Amino acid sequence: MAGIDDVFGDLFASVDAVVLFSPSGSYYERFVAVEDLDVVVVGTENAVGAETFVELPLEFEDISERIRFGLEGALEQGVIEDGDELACATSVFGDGIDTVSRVRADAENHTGIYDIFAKSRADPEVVKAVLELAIELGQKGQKGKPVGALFVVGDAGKVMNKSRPLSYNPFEKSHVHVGDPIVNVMLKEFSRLDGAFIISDAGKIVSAYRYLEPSAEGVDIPKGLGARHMAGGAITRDTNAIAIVLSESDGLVRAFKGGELILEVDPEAY
Ligand SMILES: Nc1ncnc2c1ncn2[C@@H]1O[C@H](COP(=O)(O)OP(=O)(O)OP(=O)(O)O)[C@@H](O)[C@H]1O
Ligand SMILES: [Mn+2]
Repeated sequence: MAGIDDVFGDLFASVDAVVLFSPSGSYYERFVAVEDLDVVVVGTENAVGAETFVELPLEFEDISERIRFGLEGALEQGVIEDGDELACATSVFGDGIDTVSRVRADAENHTGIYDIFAKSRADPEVVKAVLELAIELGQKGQKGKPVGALFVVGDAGKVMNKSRPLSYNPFEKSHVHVGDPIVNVMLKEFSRLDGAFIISDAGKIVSAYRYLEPSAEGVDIPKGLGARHMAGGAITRDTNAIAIVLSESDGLVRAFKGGELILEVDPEAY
């Protein structure tokens, strides 16, 4: 079988580092034992006590996203460098690592996806829950019709100061959090109505029906997007919030941070 080793061996020949996604302890130890090999561990927790570790805020189901996110974090932390050739080993089918992808680290391809989770004021779990909600809403719509929605997550005090109510706030006296099953039903119901949802760092729904009034100066969002996207993008420049926007017209979910579009996903692809 020397032939097959040669061919597959190209996958990890002369790589700058090996990136192990959630390896077991024994698997990790075998790599550490290899001389002159840089080993980076990526995962939701550093279960193997790796020296070089990059934290993922969540296990991405999609493998390319998992790798992209992990490498973006690794670049961010300076444990790999732009242009590095990497052997990324992860699990696709089961418990153990079963797949190796050869990937070149590309700092130019920086999406900022790492930043919306890891560098937001809001809890990563909250960001994740809102993103999932927007994706679900995009898939199902409201009674079969496409709906739009705008969620502003984090830095809620400041966001409230830069917005005003369009109607009574149904969340005024409640203590509901994103992720509660009941909330998902409520949010979907209210998403038919105008304005934005404001969510705190910890995931409390502070308000619905908010009309955002950020200064749009210096906000550079793609042409063709309307007022909802402009307001969502701009509020993230004026505050430390992130905005997650579901478009009624094209069905895409977009995330903004620092006044910039950093993530665009098609709910139908999930
Ligand atoms: N400043 C704002 N704050 C909160 N909500 C807003 C604001 N501006 C617009 N919206 C909401 O966005 C809705 C759609 O507006 P518009 O069509 O201009 O946005 P859009 O970016 O094109 O979004 P879509 O792709 O969903 O059509 C409005 O009906 C309103 O509910
Ligand atoms: Mn529109």
